[in-house]
Amino acid sequence: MQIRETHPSLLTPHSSHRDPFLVIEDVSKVYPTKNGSYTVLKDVNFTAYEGEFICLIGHSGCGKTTLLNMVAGFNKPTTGEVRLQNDRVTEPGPERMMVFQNYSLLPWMTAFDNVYLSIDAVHPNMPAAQKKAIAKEHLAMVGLTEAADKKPRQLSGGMKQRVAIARALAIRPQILILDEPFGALDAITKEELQEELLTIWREHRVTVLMITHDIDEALFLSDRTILMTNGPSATIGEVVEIPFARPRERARIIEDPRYYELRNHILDFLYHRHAHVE
Ligand SMILES: Nc1ncnc2c1ncn2[C@@H]1O[C@H](COP(=O)(O)OP(=O)(O)OP(=O)(O)O)[C@@H](O)[C@H]1O
Repeated sequence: MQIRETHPSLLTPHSSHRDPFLVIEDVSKVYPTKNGSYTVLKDVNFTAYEGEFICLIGHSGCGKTTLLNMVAGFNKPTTGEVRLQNDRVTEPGPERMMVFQNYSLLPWMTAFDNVYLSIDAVHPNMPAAQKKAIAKEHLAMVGLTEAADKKPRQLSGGMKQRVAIARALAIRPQILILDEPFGALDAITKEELQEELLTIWREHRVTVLMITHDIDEALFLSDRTILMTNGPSATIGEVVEIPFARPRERARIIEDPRYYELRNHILDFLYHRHAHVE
């Protein structure tokens, strides 16, 4: 990792004493296309530790969603494997929940029912009163108690994304996979949701993998940020450790000189060393 050579002062001690939690090992993904096979990802290796907050940054089309879909189990590696606590991931499962940018709520159901339905799908035999209590608790956690009976079209973008996060967390996943969840939100709502996500992450002790195009978001949220090279045959170019103490305060970390050093380092990676050529 080049950052070790260029920015030794930016590194925090890595938690190598912990057991690997999520392992992405020698993963490649090749899609057949009418012009022959297209290698999206090649030789991707990464280990996440339990409770980490990992962000993933890379140019559009490099394969970030493809990679996280393989962690979620929606897609299979062509070669290599993904393991969660030593179990090979071969299909979607309730221990790995994904939240998308477009919320993907059921439009004819209320916020409450959207959350309830996901709990019901995973725990069909749980008493209804318990499922209702869990749905209520998770809507409250994202500040939506008052909006529980509203349908998605009656909710703002930020509220819809809160429902989607509550729905994913209500089934207590071990990994929360977020595919650019705040990309469509205005700056203020985005900052509010980032703060809420950090609180939830801390309280739930969930491991988070999150795609973002926003360097400041990655610096505020993550323990480590993965920088992807461009496709075809994209891979992990660097893993940058984000050293700011937690709980983080936005105003405080942006005053830290290391913030700009890291920001410039990531900008240089994306726009000079791995600039996107159309
Ligand atoms: N089913 C498929 N068949 C063929 N090519 C595909 C398929 N799915 C994705 N691709 C291609 O794989 C590449 C990576 O797509 P992916 O959506 O993973 O990128 P991304 O980094 O998440 O992009 P963005 O940031 O724009 O969301 C793209 O070139 C895309 O066109």
